[in-house]
Amino acid sequence: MTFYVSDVAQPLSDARSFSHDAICKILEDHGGTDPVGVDSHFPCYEIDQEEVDMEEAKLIGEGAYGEIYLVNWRGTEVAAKTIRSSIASNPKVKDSFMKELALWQKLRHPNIVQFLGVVNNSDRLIFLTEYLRNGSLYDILRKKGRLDPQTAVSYALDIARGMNYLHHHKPHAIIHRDLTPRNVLQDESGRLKVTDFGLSKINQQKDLGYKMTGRTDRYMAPEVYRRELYGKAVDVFSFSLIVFEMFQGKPSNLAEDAERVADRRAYEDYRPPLSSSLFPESIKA
Ligand SMILES: Nc1ncnc2c1ncn2[C@@H]1O[C@H](COP(=O)(O)OP(=O)(O)OP(=O)(O)O)[C@@H](O)[C@H]1O
Repeated sequence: MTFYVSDVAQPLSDARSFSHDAICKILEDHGGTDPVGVDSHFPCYEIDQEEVDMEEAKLIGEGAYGEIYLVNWRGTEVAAKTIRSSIASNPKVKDSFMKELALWQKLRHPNIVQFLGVVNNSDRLIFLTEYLRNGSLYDILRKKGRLDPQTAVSYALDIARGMNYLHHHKPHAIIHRDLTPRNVLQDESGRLKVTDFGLSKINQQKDLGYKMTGRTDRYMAPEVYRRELYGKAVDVFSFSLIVFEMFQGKPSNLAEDAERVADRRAYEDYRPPLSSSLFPESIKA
């Protein structure tokens, strides 16, 4: 049987990204290689800071990692994501971020937010992605509440196509791990696109000195919450909760603290009830 480097490479790439130095050493001693790391320390799409006028930037959102601005780049409106200096100043964390961005820059799919490049020589860590004018699915659901079944199914298919592309990535599947309505954005034509995959992994790093906001817990798969080994199924879990929310109009157990909900799902096998009046049988299945 022939083994390609890519077949054995992921353990070392993963160990490096989680800063498990002792495990890295064992894998290196046994011939492990890290193609994810080798070519990904320096994303090739570097954008000169002169090309992006951050003084003129308009704040459009704030996430766990930093602020998001609308900026003009080469005559085009794009989103500039800034990473808090408390996060970016940690060399290990910055390295992990750059690796995730290097992976993102290779992806091209109609349902994946297009990465454009990293702004170089900036005193802050800033990267550009396409700008999606209609905001996030979170905003849409807050504004509209329950969606009609046709729209919900069409949105679900958009998300599923984007996720399917990530899960079929070669040589290794890309697991989002943090799929939530806030990480699904809508373009002007109404198409949904998935964003920010892989970045959530960074918050698992030790010595990070940074705590993720609890709001992602509401969509978190039990095995992620329990900090166990996980696979593509964790994204399917989050996806199904998003579909639930599109039919129901709001997340399950909204009144309950997100961490408590995740805890009950992880340790009491709790799942949201699917009322027959809202959920067609095919969607329930
Ligand atoms: N490419 C983009 N185009 C348009 N708006 C965006 C874009 N990226 C982010 N936003 C807006 O900024 C908000 C915050 O984005 P960001 O991805 O940083 O954080 P989040 O997903 O809300 O939270 P977290 O970082 O915890 O996952 C989004 O909810 C969205 O409204």
